[in-house]
Amino acid sequence: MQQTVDIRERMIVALDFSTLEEVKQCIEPLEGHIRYVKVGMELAYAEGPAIVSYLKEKGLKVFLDLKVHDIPNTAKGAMRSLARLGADMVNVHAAGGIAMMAAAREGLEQGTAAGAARPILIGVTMLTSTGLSTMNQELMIPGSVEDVVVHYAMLTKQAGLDGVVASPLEVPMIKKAAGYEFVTVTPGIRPIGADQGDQTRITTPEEAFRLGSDYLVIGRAITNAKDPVATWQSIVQTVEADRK
Ligand SMILES: O=C(O)c1cc(=O)[nH]c(=O)n1[C@@H]1O[C@H](COP(=O)(O)O)[C@@H](O)[C@H]1O
Repeated sequence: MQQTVDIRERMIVALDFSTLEEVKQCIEPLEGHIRYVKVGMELAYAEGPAIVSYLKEKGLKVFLDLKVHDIPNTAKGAMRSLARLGADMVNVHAAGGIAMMAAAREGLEQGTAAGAARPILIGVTMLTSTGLSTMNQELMIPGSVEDVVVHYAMLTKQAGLDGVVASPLEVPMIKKAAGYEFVTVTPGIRPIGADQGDQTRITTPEEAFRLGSDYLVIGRAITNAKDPVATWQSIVQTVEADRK
């Protein structure tokens, strides 16, 4: 990431809530601080597409995280519909393969209104909650997590997508293989002392930027904090101090 970029533009707050009321309670104190939010399945399924317009009207950028994963024709149609909602970033599962991802990109392009910017399209590699033994034994995918993530990143690039979701720990290898411009969006962010919860491949916000992540996705560390504004400010200050 370029040193000149405002890191607040690169820190996406995951709004994992199920009602508009909870979203309002969370973002109102954070207004003027946060710039980018993520709407995942919990919120999108509960509140529908209107939630995207609501957040856009607040001046926030929106990552609509619906992790599309289906046959190519269905993924294409899903993306054509999603393109009309006004999100800035959308995603698919890279495990759907090159044909599915290429079809998703085509659908997204078809659905984007003339003159409007196409949302950034990224592929989820290996979920950050997945550890080595789950990947090797349950999913029966051999090899190291790093090698599988880089392989999925290369499939994603081949399909013409803009980048991937991965853990920050894999970013240096992804950038080396797929190029510096290939976008990396990284959940699995835990400030020192934060509860790890269900995440496996984690690191701190400052380390994630140091490793070259373009965007950090941070959910519960902020949204479950006693004082989300103070937590946000502390993360920003820690990252800025680390980058000097
Ligand atoms: O696509 C995602 O955003 C995603 C991919 C992944 O591999 N891991 C992952 O945690 N996420 C999302 O990132 C957010 C992380 O939330 P916290 O663990 O609360 O910070 C959640 O909303 C997840 O749905």
